[in-house]
Amino acid sequence: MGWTEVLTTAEMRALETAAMASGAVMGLELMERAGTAVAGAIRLRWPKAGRVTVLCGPGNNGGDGYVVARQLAQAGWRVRVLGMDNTPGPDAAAMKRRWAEMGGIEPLTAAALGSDLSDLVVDAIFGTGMTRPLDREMALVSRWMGGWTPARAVTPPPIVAVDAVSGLCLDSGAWLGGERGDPGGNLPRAALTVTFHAPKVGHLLELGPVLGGELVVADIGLKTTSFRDAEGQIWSERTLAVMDPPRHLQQDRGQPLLGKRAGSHKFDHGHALIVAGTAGQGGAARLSARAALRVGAGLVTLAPPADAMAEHSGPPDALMRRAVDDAAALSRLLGDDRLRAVCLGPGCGTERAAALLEPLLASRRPAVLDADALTALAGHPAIFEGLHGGCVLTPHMGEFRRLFPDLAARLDTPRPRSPAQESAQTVALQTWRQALADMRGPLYSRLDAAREAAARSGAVVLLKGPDTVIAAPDGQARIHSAFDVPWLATAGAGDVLAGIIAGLLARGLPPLEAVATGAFLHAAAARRFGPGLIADDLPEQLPGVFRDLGL
Ligand SMILES: NC(=O)C1=CN([C@@H]2O[C@H](COP(=O)(O)OP(=O)(O)OC[C@H]3O[C@@H](n4cnc5c(N)ncnc54)[C@H](OP(=O)(O)O)[C@@H]3O)[C@@H](O)[C@H]2O)[C@@H](O)CC1
Ligand SMILES: Nc1ncnc2c1ncn2[C@@H]1O[C@H](COP(=O)(O)OP(=O)(O)O)[C@@H](O)[C@H]1O
Ligand SMILES: [K+]
Repeated sequence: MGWTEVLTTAEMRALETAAMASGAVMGLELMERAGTAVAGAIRLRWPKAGRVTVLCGPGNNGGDGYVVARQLAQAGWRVRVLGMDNTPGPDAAAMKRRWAEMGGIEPLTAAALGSDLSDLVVDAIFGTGMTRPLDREMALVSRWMGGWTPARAVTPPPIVAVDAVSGLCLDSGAWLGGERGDPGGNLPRAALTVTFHAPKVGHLLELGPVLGGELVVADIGLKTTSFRDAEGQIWSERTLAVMDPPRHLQQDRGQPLLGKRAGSHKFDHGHALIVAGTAGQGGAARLSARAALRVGAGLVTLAPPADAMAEHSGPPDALMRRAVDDAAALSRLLGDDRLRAVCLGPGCGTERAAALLEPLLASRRPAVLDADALTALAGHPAIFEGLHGGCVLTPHMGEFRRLFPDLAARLDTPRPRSPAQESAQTVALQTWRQALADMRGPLYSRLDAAREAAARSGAVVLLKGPDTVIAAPDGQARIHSAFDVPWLATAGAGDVLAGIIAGLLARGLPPLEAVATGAFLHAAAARRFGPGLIADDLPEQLPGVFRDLGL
């Protein structure tokens, strides 16, 4: 129940190794299941057998490709296979031999690919073993699939990617060898990606969702229960994707998580304090406050300075107001322990945020620190030291850069995996926790950056974007990929998110759960409204989102 497990490529290899070491399954069998799943997904979407070109690389991804070729040929497709000379792995070599008994294998070159057009291209060149940029010939093959040849533009047939479009780093979603954020044109876009057992980090971040098309996660009979360390503990640094129908939002161990129990009192649902700024700072804090109310906090109080009270007197009437002029006033207010969560930052002003951060952090109250509070934190290392596990930082990339310049710089200049880290792949199972920590990559990911930021600050960190990543200080992480709601890129959307999270903290959700659930509800509200969305519309969609969830 709950969200879906997401794996790094190292974790996937570790799972596979564990399954094979336990004798549960043979590599060849996994490959047969993987290829069969891809062929099945193709036949489901293209039921009429046509002409297909299967591109097979040198490793196990290529091995899957030879299985796809065999299965589609047996289903009546006219299959052309372009493959590489060397196929060092025994499983892939065995699958290649089995295909060779049925059909030919031409050399995998861009010229060969362009010489005979088919209805479909299956990209089984590189998958989770992709560790370095494509070499010249494979770069040409890739660009052909992206619609470019040295002579002229082409319209490639639909592409089905086995595990990933070859060239994509499945640990980061970045294009290997390209500029981060702007890898250049002519990247292939698959119609369908079939991956195995679980989505990988790179399917959900950066270019992954853009290049991958529809993502199918095929069950190949691996069990997540084998994903334990030597002491039998589930590995603690789990990453979950916030992508499933969220059953656990309705019911968590029999308790309504987001619904309200019959007979409950408003104080059962918590009191949230939203700090506002001086006159003329706009409605940012009011957007947060409205969102905290709509998400179900029992009471919400808006706290501007006394001289800005008039500006903040508009609706909603359900909102309470208390003047907070300085640190002493906030301390007094926080003396009421029914006040369960605070939102500081939206429309607050950096100086005011800096002054109020100290009493807020000293109170150890769950708190969302957004916008101006993040800028204040970046400028005051001593205050930063006071962050704790009840704090939630919600930076966009610009704010993240201010707070964690070294981590942002590592994202800008991706580091290829070093040979030392590469050899760590073969370590024994008992030491895999450390090995996995060393093996992130080949490229540094937004997830890696958020995890390091959380560990360093001691707070839960939500790094915003269409691919929002969330990390807790203990390494737990969530990914919320929402490339389908670009209308969220609108002023004030972040203020609403901060208010939603503050409301959920007030309702008593643990920080990581509040943040992941908040990101989900925020995008669900945007999706429900659709085009034309402005930030004011988001809180108003929450009742409908809750109804859709069956609350
Ligand atoms: N794990 C599982 O549970 C399951 C995995 N399965 C399948 O296996 C796939 C992973 O297979 P894999 O590990 O053999 O890696 P793969 O992606 O085929 O590439 C490795 C080869 O490519 C080479 N190479 C790399 N980059 C290169 C470049 N730029 N240019 C040129 N060469 C490059 C690399 O060479 P090397 O780095 O060793 O020099 C190596 O020879 C996975 O995606 C899935 O499809 C399924 O069968 C089901 C179960
Ligand atoms: N293209 C996009 N697709 C989906 N979500 C987006 C996109 N751009 C921004 N968002 C989301 O919208 C919100 C914007 O927040 P932020 O940048 O703080 O805006 P503001 O400061 O104007 O409120 C974040 O939750 C972010 O994840
Ligand atoms: K591939």
